[in-house]
Amino acid sequence: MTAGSGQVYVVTGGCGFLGSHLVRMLLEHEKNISEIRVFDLHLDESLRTLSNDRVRVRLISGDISRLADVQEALHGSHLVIHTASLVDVWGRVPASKITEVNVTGTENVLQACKEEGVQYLVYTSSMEVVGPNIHGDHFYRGNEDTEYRIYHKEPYPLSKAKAEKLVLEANGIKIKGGKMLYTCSLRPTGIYGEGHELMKQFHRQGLRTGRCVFRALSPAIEHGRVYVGNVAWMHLLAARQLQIHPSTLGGQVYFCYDSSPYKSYEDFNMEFLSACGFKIIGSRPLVPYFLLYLLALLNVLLQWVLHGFITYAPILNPYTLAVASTTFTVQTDKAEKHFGYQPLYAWEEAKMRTITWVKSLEVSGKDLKDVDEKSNYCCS
Ligand SMILES: NC(=O)c1ccc[n+]([C@@H]2O[C@H](COP(=O)([O-])OP(=O)(O)OC[C@H]3O[C@@H](n4cnc5c(N)ncnc54)[C@H](O)[C@@H]3O)[C@@H](O)[C@H]2O)c1
Ligand SMILES: C[C@@H](CO)CCC[C@@H](C)[C@H]1CC[C@H]2[C@@H]3[C@H](O)C=C4C[C@@H](O)CC[C@]4(C)[C@H]3CC[C@]12C
Repeated sequence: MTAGSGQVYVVTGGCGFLGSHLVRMLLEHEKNISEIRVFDLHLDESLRTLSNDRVRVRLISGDISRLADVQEALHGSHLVIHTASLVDVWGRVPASKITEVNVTGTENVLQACKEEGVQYLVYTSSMEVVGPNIHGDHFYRGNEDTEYRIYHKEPYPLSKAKAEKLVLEANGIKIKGGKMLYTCSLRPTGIYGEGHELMKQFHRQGLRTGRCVFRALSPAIEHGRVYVGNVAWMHLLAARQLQIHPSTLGGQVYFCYDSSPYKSYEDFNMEFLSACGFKIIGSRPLVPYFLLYLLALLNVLLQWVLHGFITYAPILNPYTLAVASTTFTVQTDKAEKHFGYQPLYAWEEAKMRTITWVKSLEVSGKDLKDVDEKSNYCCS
């Protein structure tokens, strides 16, 4: 197929962690595309070089919260994968900004689909539209139909839930040209893999403490994490099958999962960090929960006091502590039944790829080397 004769996909947030994996996945595995439009606020120029004689990768700088930008990007396209979002559970950006990007941005995508006659939309939602809730109710091996007390207070999960609702409600609406819009929503659990910003932070923190990780969370609290390559793969399959079986996938939600083992957040991180010589100290939390909670509260207080001077947004706050301390694992085959999803990467391969990347941080990062040299012997 020569450039120009295939479909045009738009990937919003295509320069982000998931987005950039998705662009590469589409290039490698989706044969009917001739153009991928990578729409993002901050462009990653390296993606441009991925163009080949079959597919053109077009970088489009734009703001999802500006309808005109979105309309222009969607003009003449066939399908949108909407991953652009502000992912913030630390209070780094004001709640109003999160709503503007995550909710208004999604309204704009829907409006643009309608006005530009784009028939298919795959939305990247999050497990957070379900939970964990602030009551600490565990979601154990749940699926899309599992009953759960859904309660949102924090701006990020609230915005994702509102956006997902809009996306699902738009399924079946008439668009320009008289055709129908078909939408579906994928809900990844915590994503990991090459480029995961939070993993970089844990790695850097571990170097500062002499490759020691001090256990703060109970190992009995399980999280089901998912490899970024499999999240991208599931998006590709959903996009493909939404066009073939719109009445099956349209208006549906799917948890996004794979065969990664259920473990506590810290123990799961150790699957990769231990390959770099990191050790976890303690088989049980080293500090009692109430002390950790007080620390989390102190962080909120400091954030409030320092507001206007610096952005103080540490990893630990009452919300992240609640999420990390509540089991959230999914066990579902809905995506397999509806569109034949099977993880592309087995756990061993996902693990190996992530370890290779984490190790590369030490080779490339001079600052990390410095940290390492200073604290090399703390944990022996
Ligand atoms: N990281 C996770 O663990 C996780 C888990 C579940 C769901 N998700 C969802 O997956 C999607 C991708 O998340 P990610 O971890 O790759 O985040 P990310 O921050 O790496 O990527 C988001 C991208 O959106 C872009 N963006 C932000 N504001 C924008 C705006 N105003 N206009 C245009 N682009 C804008 C950013 O520049 C970034 O490239 C999000 O929708 C997120 O809610 C992430
Ligand atoms: C108390 C600390 C000791 O080491 C550990 C704190 C870990 C938390 C910062 C993270 C635990 C669970 C994470 C969330 C989860 O993986 C799913 C998410 C959904 C996604 O849509 C956005 C990111 C996140 C909320 C993710 C954020 C970080 C954690 C709360």
